[in-house]
Amino acid sequence: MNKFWEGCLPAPAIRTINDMQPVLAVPGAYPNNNLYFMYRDLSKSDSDKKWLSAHLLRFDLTRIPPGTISGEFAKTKGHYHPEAPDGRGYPELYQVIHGSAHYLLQKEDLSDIVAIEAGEGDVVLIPPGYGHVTINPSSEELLMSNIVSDAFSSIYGHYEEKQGATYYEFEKEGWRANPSYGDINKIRVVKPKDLNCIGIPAKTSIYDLVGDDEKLAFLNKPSLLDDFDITP
Ligand SMILES: O=P(O)(O)OC[C@H]1O[C@](O)(CO)[C@@H](O)[C@@H]1O
Repeated sequence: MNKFWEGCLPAPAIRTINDMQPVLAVPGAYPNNNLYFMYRDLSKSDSDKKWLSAHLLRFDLTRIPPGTISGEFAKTKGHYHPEAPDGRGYPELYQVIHGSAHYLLQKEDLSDIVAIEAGEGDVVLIPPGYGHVTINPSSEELLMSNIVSDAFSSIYGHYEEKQGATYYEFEKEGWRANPSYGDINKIRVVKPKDLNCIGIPAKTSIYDLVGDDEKLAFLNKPSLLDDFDITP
């Protein structure tokens, strides 16, 4: 972590097993261990901090240690984003810094369910309208970054009501459909899409985009993505 981030880090927000009970494949009486750590609203300099805040953007790091709960891989709770003023859902950019991640995305109407398998350096776009969960599917710690609008609060209700996302990922059996959703589409498993079409270079730290008004404008004005094929 300190190799990637040399400055001091604020105290992280932490999710524990108890916080995650409403979204676990197998809820139960586990010790209330810490599951993942979110270092929010980071910047490397005062001028970056000013730029991020003036552009209503946030850069975060998240650390998800490896592990399973009754065989299910460690994961984030899962949430949707609301609509921006232009009527499209707020998107988000993620990047794997260390380890690997499966980004499990589902459209609100469940017409598309997709797992994006990302490795070190990969950049992943959460397109407007997709809820998302991040899974650590390996025996290594996952460290990832994200840049997202700071103008909204995440929406957890759907995931809490349904006991998690449409699919759970287990260490031994792989993907298992969540029965609360009834008859759902098969999960598509894909690699990260090339994002050069929207000006996001592959394998370059997304932190380097801080200060670029044009390239990150879509995070607060998602309709700028309308003309691009960004389906995962
Ligand atoms: O809010 P959840 O579902 O716990 O997910 C946490 C992730 O979402 C973020 O808040 C960004 O959307 C990150 O800080 C963190 O990686």
